[in-house]
Amino acid sequence: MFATAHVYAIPMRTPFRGITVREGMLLRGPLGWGEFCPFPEYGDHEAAAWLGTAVEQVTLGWPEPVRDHVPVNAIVPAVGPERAFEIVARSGCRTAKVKVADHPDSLSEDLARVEAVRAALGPGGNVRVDANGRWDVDTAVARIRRLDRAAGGLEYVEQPCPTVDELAAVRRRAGVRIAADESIRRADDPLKVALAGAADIAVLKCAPLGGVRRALQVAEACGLPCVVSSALETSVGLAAQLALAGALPELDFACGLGTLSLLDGDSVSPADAVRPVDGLLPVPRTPPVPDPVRLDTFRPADPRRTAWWHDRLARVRSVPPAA
Ligand SMILES: O=C(O)CCC(=O)c1ccccc1C(=O)O
Ligand SMILES: [Mg+2]
Repeated sequence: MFATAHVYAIPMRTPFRGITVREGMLLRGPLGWGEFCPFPEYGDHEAAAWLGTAVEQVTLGWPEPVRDHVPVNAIVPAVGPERAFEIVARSGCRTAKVKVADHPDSLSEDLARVEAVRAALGPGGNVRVDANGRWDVDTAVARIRRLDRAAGGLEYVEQPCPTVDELAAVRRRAGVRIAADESIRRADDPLKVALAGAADIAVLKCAPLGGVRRALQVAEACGLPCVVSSALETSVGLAAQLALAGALPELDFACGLGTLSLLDGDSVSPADAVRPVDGLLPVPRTPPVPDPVRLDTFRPADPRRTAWWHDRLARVRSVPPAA
């Protein structure tokens, strides 16, 4: 499984989270393929959870789904209003998530982007924004009011501030639903207590939580409605996230799994790609199989990147499993 791991480097169509080339590894096990793609700045301990997701996928498989399809949101990076309109209009999605707070002076750009997204969706669609914890409480409250008006109503605001206490303060003052993303950690945290009063919605990503089963435990422990959101995986890793979305007992909101469009390539052929049609993704029973031609095309140009990933995998394998 580990010796034959394959390294990929796929350019992003639009930079996201400061990433211009998405790198990761594909691993093959008895049940098929898994993906190991922790962001480069993550330490080995954090990366071990991502490996847990890949290993679950290739050795244990996923729990039974309770639904066949999952609605997804269009994802709008920090782009101009014309491009934002186009992304959403072409997506076929009824919900769009707009990145905001990209830089300290972003307010006028954020307002224009959110207005364009509402125009593309029409009055029946849902507009949510994600600030990735970049605001303090007062800035968040002031900007959320402006964004809520520009959007003609926001579905929710994802992680306006860095800490749970700040989320609670914003939630009391802003009058808009708050979703916790970066604040969601392991199932053994007293999550329910921590999030009480701070969030209306929990954003779950199975890779950092250590797999579909662990993410389901987090969903239960937090006691909030959940949204499953991608970590910019290729289709092999997105399949695990979809397995999670398919197995959650309740799913009241569109999931953030429409991110393949941010990558200028994939690990699998288009017929197997995790790409939404009419805003829906089918829940897979098994992971898709990488396409050898694409694996070859997206080999890192610099062999040092391949070596870096193999070293990282070797280190992360020896991290003791989380309790
Ligand atoms: O949720 C989505 O729609 C897309 C995924 C997304 O935003 C994301 C992807 C990778 C890393 C962080 C984030 C984030 O939610 O902040
Ligand atoms: Mg987020």
